[in-house]
Amino acid sequence: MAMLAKTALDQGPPGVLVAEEPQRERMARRTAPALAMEARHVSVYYGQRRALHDVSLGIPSRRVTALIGPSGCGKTTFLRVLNRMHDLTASARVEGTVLLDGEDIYAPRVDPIAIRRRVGMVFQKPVVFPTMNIFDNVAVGLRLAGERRRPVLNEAVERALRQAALWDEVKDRLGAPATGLSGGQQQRLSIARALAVSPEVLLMDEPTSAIDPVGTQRIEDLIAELKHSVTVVIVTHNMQQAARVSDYVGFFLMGELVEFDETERLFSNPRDPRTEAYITGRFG
Ligand SMILES: Nc1ncnc2c1ncn2[C@@H]1O[C@H](COP(=O)(O)OP(=O)(O)OP(=O)(O)O)[C@@H](O)[C@H]1O
Repeated sequence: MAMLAKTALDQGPPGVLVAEEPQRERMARRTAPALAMEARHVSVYYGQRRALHDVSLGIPSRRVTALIGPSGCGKTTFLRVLNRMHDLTASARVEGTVLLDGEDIYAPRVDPIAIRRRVGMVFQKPVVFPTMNIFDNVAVGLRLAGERRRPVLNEAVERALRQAALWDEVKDRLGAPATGLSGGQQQRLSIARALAVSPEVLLMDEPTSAIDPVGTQRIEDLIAELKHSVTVVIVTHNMQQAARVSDYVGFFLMGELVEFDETERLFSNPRDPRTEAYITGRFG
């Protein structure tokens, strides 16, 4: 029976000769997700100081990738590489290649604003425009992109609020000031704003660090839902959170990517002794 099963697997798809390829590798190739983004030999300098050293990392599509590591190790610096946010910091310089769906986002003539629409970002603290109501807070990115048609805006705002698990709480008060929302709701509003422009990738920089435990739980649940439609990269200080929400984890230390693996494997069987020391709480 075992022989039969093995033979059937070794046959592969009809007409394709795969006999020499070891089964384990073939299975791995079959299940490996496509990459939404890929960083190749990325370094970042602030002035003369190198904050990120030669990082190469693939971001699997429609999965959650968590970036962990002690304070100052370069997690946020790496995240900001992925949507050209460093362009806005005069002292910052990025070296290396970053591919989004196979295209180099740092190539000449690429518009960084268009990249930030495709690779959205949510920050540690909720971003709420105090003079705008809830609807306008979500629609602002679409309007900046030139969208004026009311039915299109209505549809996009509702979809984004539903995706951000906020619709039921705000659908009857879309015209009310967004400042009346709780901190957790404001963060989900910030997520809705990022989602309204239909990004391919959503970057989240410690999105729950300013939110209470109930709000944190809702955002973690929402991340689990989001990965069906968008690739998520989350920076977190909290290893339990990384273990709960992510499919893949990258461990950074002193500006280097020490290890990247499936979450379960990295936490249960880290390959690098520095990863093991960190996840067992020996430093950081
Ligand atoms: N705008 C900046 N100008 C100069 N140095 C910076 C700047 N931003 C970050 N750095 C430095 O780069 C290094 C990496 O910082 P980064 O914020 O990426 O780390 P982090 O892992 O996200 O830390 P934390 O968990 O504390 O947010 C640190 O030494 C930090 O001081």
